[in-house]
Amino acid sequence: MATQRWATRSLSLVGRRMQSTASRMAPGQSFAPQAAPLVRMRSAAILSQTVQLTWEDETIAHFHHTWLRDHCPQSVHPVSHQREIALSSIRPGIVPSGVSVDDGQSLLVKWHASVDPTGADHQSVFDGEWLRRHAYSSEGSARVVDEEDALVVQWGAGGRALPEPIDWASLACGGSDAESALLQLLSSVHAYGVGRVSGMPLTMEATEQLARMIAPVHETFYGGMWDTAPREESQVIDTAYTNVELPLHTDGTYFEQQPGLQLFNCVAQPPPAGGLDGSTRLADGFALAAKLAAEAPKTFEFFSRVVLPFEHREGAVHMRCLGQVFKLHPLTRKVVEVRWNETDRGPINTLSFDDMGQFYDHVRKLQAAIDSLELKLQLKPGDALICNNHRVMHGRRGFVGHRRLLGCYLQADDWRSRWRVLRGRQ
Ligand SMILES: C[N+](C)(C)CCCC[C@H](N)C(=O)O
Ligand SMILES: O=C(O)CCC(=O)C(=O)O
Repeated sequence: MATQRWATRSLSLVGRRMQSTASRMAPGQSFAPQAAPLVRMRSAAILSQTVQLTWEDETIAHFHHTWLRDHCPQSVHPVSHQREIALSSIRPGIVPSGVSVDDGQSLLVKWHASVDPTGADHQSVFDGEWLRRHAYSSEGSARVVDEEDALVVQWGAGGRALPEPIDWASLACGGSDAESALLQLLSSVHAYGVGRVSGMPLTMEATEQLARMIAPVHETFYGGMWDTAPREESQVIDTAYTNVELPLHTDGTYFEQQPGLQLFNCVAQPPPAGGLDGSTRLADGFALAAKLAAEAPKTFEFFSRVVLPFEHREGAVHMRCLGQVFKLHPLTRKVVEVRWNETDRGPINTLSFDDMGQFYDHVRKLQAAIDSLELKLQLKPGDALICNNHRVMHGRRGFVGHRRLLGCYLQADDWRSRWRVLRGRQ
């Protein structure tokens, strides 16, 4: 089916771009936004349906008249930036009464009182760089190339190492230096899906302090801040609270919104015993999707299409969510989220008979690909690990003895907002 080929093709395209990005980004390399050189506007002309804009590098873009009035920077609330003009008040076929380029950097668009929704003469003033970033009429428009995605770097077992840890002292010192350190940490989480902190105090207070530097703690039925130390059998609401091996998974597959970030601060790690070292297992879900799209496209398409049930049911809690393993962006068809936990998969009654007949073969291919990408990380007390739970699967090897990770969940929207605001201040 066209959709399937499109999904596969777009991902392999994305995969290639990510690979090319990977070759450019070295671990720890600054992710601060590189200000692109200013390209000045040369001219603007009113055409029948659009305003044609030309920049000095010969780039040409067309913006529909209604788009321009709808996106007028002067028609939003000065603080909340919310639109103050209802789309329904912009008459169909509205045409500007004049356009001009001011000093190569601003586009001035005039609207006559007889057509403007305000009933008065109105002037929209657009920044040329903003228009260039939001141009939608050219092949390289923002619709296809998302600047944040271009910073994403895939990794795998044999591939590049994970980013270097950032020292706790540089985060806890406060001021602009701490903000720069936090930006580097969150930029690493954005690029790799993983951020690391070294020299962490072995306390819940410091763990919570680190979390709250990023975002509010996300409360679930596990509580807010939590401790993975093994519990009495009767209190094991999840096998994370035991010493058994945990397969690579994302947390909260049974929530509509999987937790955005998972923060682990290692405060105790026993020595290896009997071949069990309690090491942390990691795998990049984006690399997994790219690998399957390239090597087992039918399996990739299957797990991008079929909807699986995930469930957590114990005591006074019954969570259930239906979802694909690979959630694709509705427009770009890029993988935006991975949802997989073998141990929390519910009884499958959501597949057609034919799909069910294929499921176990595809699962074996999925698991083999996950295993091939697994990276091992031995946390020691004072090491904190932050995982993008929408992308990176985590797990652990079994252990013997006293092992404790303190941590919490943070919401995806919250940490990404914090990262964008810190980037914007650079
Ligand atoms: C709260 N704490 C992180 C310690 C345990 C949570 C367990 C989450 C469960 N394994 C899942 O995959 O949803
Ligand atoms: O104990 C660990 O290293 C990880 C536990 C885990 O996977 C979880 O809490 O979701």
